[in-house]
Amino acid sequence: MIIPVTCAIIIQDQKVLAVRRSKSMPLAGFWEFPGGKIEEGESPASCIIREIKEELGIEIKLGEILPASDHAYSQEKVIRLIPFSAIIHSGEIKLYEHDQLSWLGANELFEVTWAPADIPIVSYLKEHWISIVNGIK
Ligand SMILES: Nc1nc2c([nH]c(=O)n2[C@@H]2O[C@H](COP(=O)(O)OP(=O)(O)OP(=O)(O)O)[C@@H](O)[C@H]2O)c(=O)[nH]1
Repeated sequence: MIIPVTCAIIIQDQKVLAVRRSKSMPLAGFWEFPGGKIEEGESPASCIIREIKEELGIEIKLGEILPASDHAYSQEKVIRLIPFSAIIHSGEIKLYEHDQLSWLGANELFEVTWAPADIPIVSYLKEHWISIVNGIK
């Protein structure tokens, strides 16, 4: 069974937000885009808005949905990571679950150790950087 997970590529001042998974989370120490599992009956868009509120305490405005990344962490754990571009609509970021954050520019994207499922998304982001970053206002 594939576990659908949404994540937000939050853009501000030509940089994107990466957050590090804390010790209490599986995959501790890996960097990711904030987000989480889609709940039963929830749409991907409602999921990402809810997760960002829970994890970062902010409201976001969604841009486009980007190509999903399927990754098998094990036979039982296969995730489908569905990214949305987004900007901050209101609020100030607080880390309720993660232990570090970093704003990364186009040439800094691979300076952190991404969770394996994120790597195709980060590569896509780098390749389409200008249109994604400027495509959201
Ligand atoms: N949110 C998020 N999860 C990711 C990313 N990359 C990645 O492999 N994952 C994996 O996708 C799963 C999402 O779980 P989560 O722990 O963030 O979601 P959640 O808050 O809904 O989980 P929970 O309520 O079961 O604790 C985890 O196994 C996590 O390691 C990413 O960029 N963002």
